[in-house]
Amino acid sequence: MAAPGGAEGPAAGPALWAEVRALLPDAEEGLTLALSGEVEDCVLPLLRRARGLLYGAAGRPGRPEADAMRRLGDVLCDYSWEKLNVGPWREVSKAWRQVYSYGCLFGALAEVAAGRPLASAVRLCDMGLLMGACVLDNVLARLVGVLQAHLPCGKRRAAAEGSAKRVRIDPPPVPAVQPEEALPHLHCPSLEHFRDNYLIPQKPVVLEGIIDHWPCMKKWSVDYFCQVAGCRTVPVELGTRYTDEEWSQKLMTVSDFINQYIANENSVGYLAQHQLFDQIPELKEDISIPDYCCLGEGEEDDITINAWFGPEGTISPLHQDPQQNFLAQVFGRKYIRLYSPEDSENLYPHESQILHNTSQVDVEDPDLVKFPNFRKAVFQSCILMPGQVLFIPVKYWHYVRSLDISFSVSFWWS
Ligand SMILES: O=C(O)CCC(=O)C(=O)O
Ligand SMILES: [Fe+2]
Repeated sequence: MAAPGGAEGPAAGPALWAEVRALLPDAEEGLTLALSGEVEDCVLPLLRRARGLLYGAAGRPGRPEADAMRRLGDVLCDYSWEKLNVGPWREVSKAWRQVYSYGCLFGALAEVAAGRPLASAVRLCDMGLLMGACVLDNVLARLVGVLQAHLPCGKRRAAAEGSAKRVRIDPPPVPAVQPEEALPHLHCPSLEHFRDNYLIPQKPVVLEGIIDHWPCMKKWSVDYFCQVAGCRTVPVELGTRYTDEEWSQKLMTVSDFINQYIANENSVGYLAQHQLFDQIPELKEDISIPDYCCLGEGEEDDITINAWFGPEGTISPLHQDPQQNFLAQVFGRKYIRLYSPEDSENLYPHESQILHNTSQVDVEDPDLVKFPNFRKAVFQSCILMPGQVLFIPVKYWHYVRSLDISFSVSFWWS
């Protein structure tokens, strides 16, 4: 075990335990263990036993109680993990995801109560936030917020700058955008102008001047993410594109991701399509929902905000999404190509159900023998620069390749 204040972060003192304890109901009955649906009968007694250990001891569970609570947390996590991994994700019941969250919660509380280094409690909270469902008024987000304040996340980047030479093959050159294919650019259009000329006719456009005031434009950098989120666990896509055979996903901390894939460019890792702002609400204060989203019929709460953070050379293959999108570029540049949904038949969508929104064509190096009609497809393109926001209408096909270390934020809205 690392010494207090060591690389793993300090162990909990009484002050931290008091802060953590204040996040929970005063009395045992207040921690209701409510679930949104049915689960197997054996689960509730396990939840109650863990809760009993938490509240049984006066003030703070001692080592034996904490160890027993940790074991129960593990059992709850392992048991619900099985349920989370059977069948498609959308069919996983919320109640089982809540059980998983409770398992993570009891595990994390046990780690803190036992005075162990905080990195493991932070990881458990993140696992619950990523895979579980909300319990006790989002207690995991509140708990991780408290823990993080006590854990020096800001491990700077490892000595990547001085390390061995990168063995990266030269990236393809920055594509030239021909005038006839260039997307229109607009500076701060009025809501009416945007609605009448772009939203209603479903035409893509690059908007400028609408995010210059977002705090992220000045604040965010690779080092900043290391500092504010270095110890947080996030999902990372490995491999150039999700259609490749060897593509996979992995959970890792932000600082490991930065050290392995941003600072050291041997292989491509992409923190892609992740709702990072729900996981780390502090970052949400640095962005805002574009005003134009009020032109949609949906509620603001239903807007999905995703982070896309990666090195140069990440590729999102040509695909379409079921909502309107504002793709905002915070740092780095991205080469983007758009094809209208009317061109779908020339784009050869995959036949499988799961990939039917993705084209089989590698748009920058198409196999025209296999996909002859791709030649007929007309595209528009841009190099999206920091501070620019691309409006991608619903179902509009888009292909995205990063030209630098890049951070984008997408808003999917209706
Ligand atoms: O930036 C990327 O790599 C892809 C973005 C995207 O596909 C989206 O925002 O829907
Ligand atoms: Fe997309």
